[in-house]
This record gives sequence, C-alpha cells and structure tokens, in this order.
Amino acid sequence: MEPGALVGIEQLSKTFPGQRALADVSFEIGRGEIHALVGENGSGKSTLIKVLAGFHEPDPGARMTVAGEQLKPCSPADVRRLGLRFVHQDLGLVGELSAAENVGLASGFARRGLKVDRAGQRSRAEALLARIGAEVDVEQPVSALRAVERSAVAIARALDELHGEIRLLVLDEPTAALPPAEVEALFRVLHEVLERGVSILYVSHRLEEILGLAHRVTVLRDGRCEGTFPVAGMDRARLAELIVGEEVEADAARRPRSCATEQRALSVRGIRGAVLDDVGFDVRRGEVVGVAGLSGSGREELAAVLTGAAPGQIELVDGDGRSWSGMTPKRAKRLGIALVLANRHPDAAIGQFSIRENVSLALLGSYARGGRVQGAQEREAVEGWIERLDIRPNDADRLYSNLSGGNKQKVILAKWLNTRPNVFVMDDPTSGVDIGARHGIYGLVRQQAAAGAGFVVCSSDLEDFVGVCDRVLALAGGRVVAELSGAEITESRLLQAIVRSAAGPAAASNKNQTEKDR
Ligand SMILES: Nc1ncnc2c1ncn2[C@@H]1O[C@H](COP(=O)(O)OP(=O)(O)OP(=O)(O)O)[C@@H](O)[C@H]1O
Repeated sequence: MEPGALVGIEQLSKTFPGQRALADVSFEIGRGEIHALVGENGSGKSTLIKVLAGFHEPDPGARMTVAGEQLKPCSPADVRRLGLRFVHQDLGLVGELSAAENVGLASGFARRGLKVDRAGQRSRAEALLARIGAEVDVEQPVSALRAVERSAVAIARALDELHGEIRLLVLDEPTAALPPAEVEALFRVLHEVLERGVSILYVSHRLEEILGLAHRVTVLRDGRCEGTFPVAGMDRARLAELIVGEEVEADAARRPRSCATEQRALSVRGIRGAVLDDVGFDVRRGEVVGVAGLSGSGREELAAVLTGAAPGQIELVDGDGRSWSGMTPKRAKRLGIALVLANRHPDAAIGQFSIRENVSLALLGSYARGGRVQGAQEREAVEGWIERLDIRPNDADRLYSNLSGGNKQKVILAKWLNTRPNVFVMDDPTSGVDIGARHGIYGLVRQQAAAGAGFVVCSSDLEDFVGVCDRVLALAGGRVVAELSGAEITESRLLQAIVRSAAGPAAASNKNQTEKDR
C-alpha cells in the first residue's frame, strides 16, 4: 500500500448465485481525498460499498485494510472501530422523528438520570450539524426539512464521534434526489467534512459533480477495476469514455427536435394540494413538458396529484375534450395517464417479484385468455423491453430486489412503456441511471413522443430538461413562476429560474410577466 493511503482494497471478489458482481478489484483511497467510485449500472459499486460496510461477505482471498489495520470481512463492529461511516442513498432517517431524535437513535440519547435529556440531545445534534457548517431546525420532523437538510442530518449523524474516530465517510449517490441549487450546499458540507481530516468515498453517476469535486476516480466496469485516475485535467468526454468503455457521442444530449402537435393530450387547471397552489398547464400530443423546482416547491407533489396517487384538487380535460373534476388512480388508468415513479419510491415496483412480473403487472389482464395468462406472449413482450432498455442482467426471471438501482429504474420504465399510455407522468426518470442508459431513456421518451404520447417530466436533474424537454415550467412555493421553451432551456437559465423563484416567487412571477410584456 502506498504511504499515505488510508484504505487498501486488494483482490476483492464477490459472487452472488449466478452472478459475479466483483472480480479481483484492487485500489486505494488516500488520506484527505475525495475519491469517486464510478461505473455503469450494475458494475458493482453498491456491492463494493456493502462489502466495506460488513453487509456482504467477500469471496475468499480478499484483503481490506484501514490505516494499516486489517478490516475483518462481515464485521460491522470492526467497520465502526476502524472509523468507516456510511450514508446510503435512502439516508436511513425516520421521517416522523426530529434531527435530534434521529441522532439519538443512531448513537444513544443524552440522559439526565434515567430520563432522556431533551435539551442535551438538542444541543448535541446542533453541535454535530454546526461542525459541518449546516444550520437545521433540529426539532422539526425530518420529513418537513428540505432534501439537502435531510442529507446534512444523515451526514452529521454519521460523523458523530461518540463511538470513536472517523476516517472515511462513504456516500452512495448523495445527490440522486437533490435539486441543483441544493447540490452546491451539500458540496460545502463535504468540504467541511474534508477539513476535519475525514476522507470521502463518493459514488455518483453525475459526471459534472465528479469533475468538480473529486481528487481521484476509480472506475468499475462489469465488476472489474479499470483503474484509478487523477481528476485534474480530465474532461467529461474522457470520464464518460472510461465509464462506458468506448467513446460516448458528444452530441447525445443535444437539444431534441420538438414533435409537439396542435392536438391536446391533457389540460389541467386549478391543481391544489399540500403545497401546490392553483397550478395549470396544457400538454399537447407529442410534447414533453418538464417541471423543475427545488424540494418543497410542489414539484414532487405534482406527479402524484396529476395521477390520483396523492389527494388534491384538479380540473382536467382529456384529448377528446371530456372534462373531469378530481383524479383517482382508476380514472388515471382509464384515461391512459401513467405515473412512472423513481426507483427509490416504495410504490415503484414489487421487490419480491421478478423483472417479468413487474413489467407485466400493469398489463396482466391483456395477457389473460380464459382465466390463464398467455405465458409466451407475455415473455416475448418483456424480453423485448429488456433488450431495448439494455436491462442487466438480461434475464426476465431475475428478482427485482437484487437488481442494481439503475436497472430497477429501467424496469419501472419498461412496465409503463408496455401499457402504451397517452400521457406519461415521470418522477425523476433518470435517478441513479448511468450515462449510457440516460441517453437511452431520452431516446425512448422522444420515440414515444414522436408516436403521439404527451409527457410531464418532473425532475431534480437539470440535464433531463435540456436532454428531453420541449418546454419547462419552474415551480416555487406551489406556483408556476417561469416558463422556458426550446433553445431557452439551458442548465444555467433553468437554475436561475428556480433559484430566483425560490428567493421570491412573487418577484419572479412579476419579472417573468414584465419580460413577456416587453
Ligand atoms: N443480493 C444480490 N443477489 C444477486 N445479485 C445481486 C445482488 N446484489 C447485487 N447483485 C447483482 O450484482 C451486480 C452489481 O450490482 P450493484 O448493485 O453493485 O451495481 P451498481 O454499480 O451499484 O449499479 P447502480 O449504478 O445501478 O446502482 C448486478 O448485476 C446486480 O444485479
């Protein structure tokens, strides 16, 4: 191991039944560095993290060291003692409890005699957050906090030194659900962590983040380590090529040509919910409408209210001019409005079902004849989607819960593509998806739009708007405060729109109107 290296991983392999997830992986993480771990969906990143965390036992022959000491496989106590801490993508916080209580749950509550010392617990949580430069109301339920505040609570909690010195913080896709303006805030927190002498292992599919944040990057491909590279001097094209293994088309994310028609796919008016406050817009057949906004802007709620998955008021007119007041999942299904959820959402799919069962679920009735499912027809349809979306492993009987995050996302998309809806309502459609698959998903959206489907794409990722949308609505405080279309849709203009709007929705709305008036 190089002098100065903090963590050494040698000859690490991990085989699941019928699947080798890691094959002879060796690399080192230095002291005081942000080390990125990248690779396509299913390349083995999460498996590697779970081996480090003591959750999976590696195949015999692996050697892992931390500061020169051997890390015993499958020993969470050893992992903790050697100073490794993990923040997984779902953050592992209890939404109904406050930040102070979540900190207490992880490392024990402050006590006065036999009673919990509430004031003491509060100040401990505040002190932990202050150390990473985050200001959070530690008494609010964490479900009421902004996404970046929840991330800060999870990081602060992981860095509680009550149980010993901390050397390495492992973050698995920490920005997957963070809107862009909050990503910057998270980076400030990570620099504070680094200042405290803690190294960071950072997993992400977002190339810009890696180029802007990491010192070195290790690339996994099909479970093998392709090498560790310095980030200085690297550009996006080179990083993408290292991940995919071949040159990635530079213009793959170029502005799409609109195929919006004059025909209405759906009109919605007067949408109101917990945050949404009188939102309305039209979607034409062939049009891809994006919905951008910070967390708490109403963006997350919109997809659910549009499809009847969450309560709310809505007036809608369908493509044939029929109007309704209110939405239920049943009505959404009848009107051909599909809700494509992000894979981290608990209702997105059924973990204990196979890829085939999940993809067929929404269409099961159509494969049935005389009370029996037409197995061959169903299998052919599912295998077609596996092929088109490059779902890995290419095995329809594979259990959904054992798939990598990005492949789960593709299965959810396949399930709804299979139903051929009139309108797709998408919630973070590329969350956790690798660069190659992202372009594949954009291609499918454009293809379906060209065939006449309308899309509402609610996303926390600005690249989705530039890559696939014809028009984008910016939400703040539950209202539409700006609208961009065509060539106006650039990451910087979008960022300006949502941040400016969040600073003062009324001001932004007025300014937008003035700009239109000019
Ligand atoms: N418990 C398991 N049982 C069987 N196979 C598994 C299990 N966990 C992971 N795999 C398989 O191991 C491979 C690596 O998966 P892993 O989740 O590590 O990929 P990843 O690089 O984290 O992908 P993503 O970027 O999509 O999250 C995949 O083919 C996956 O299907």
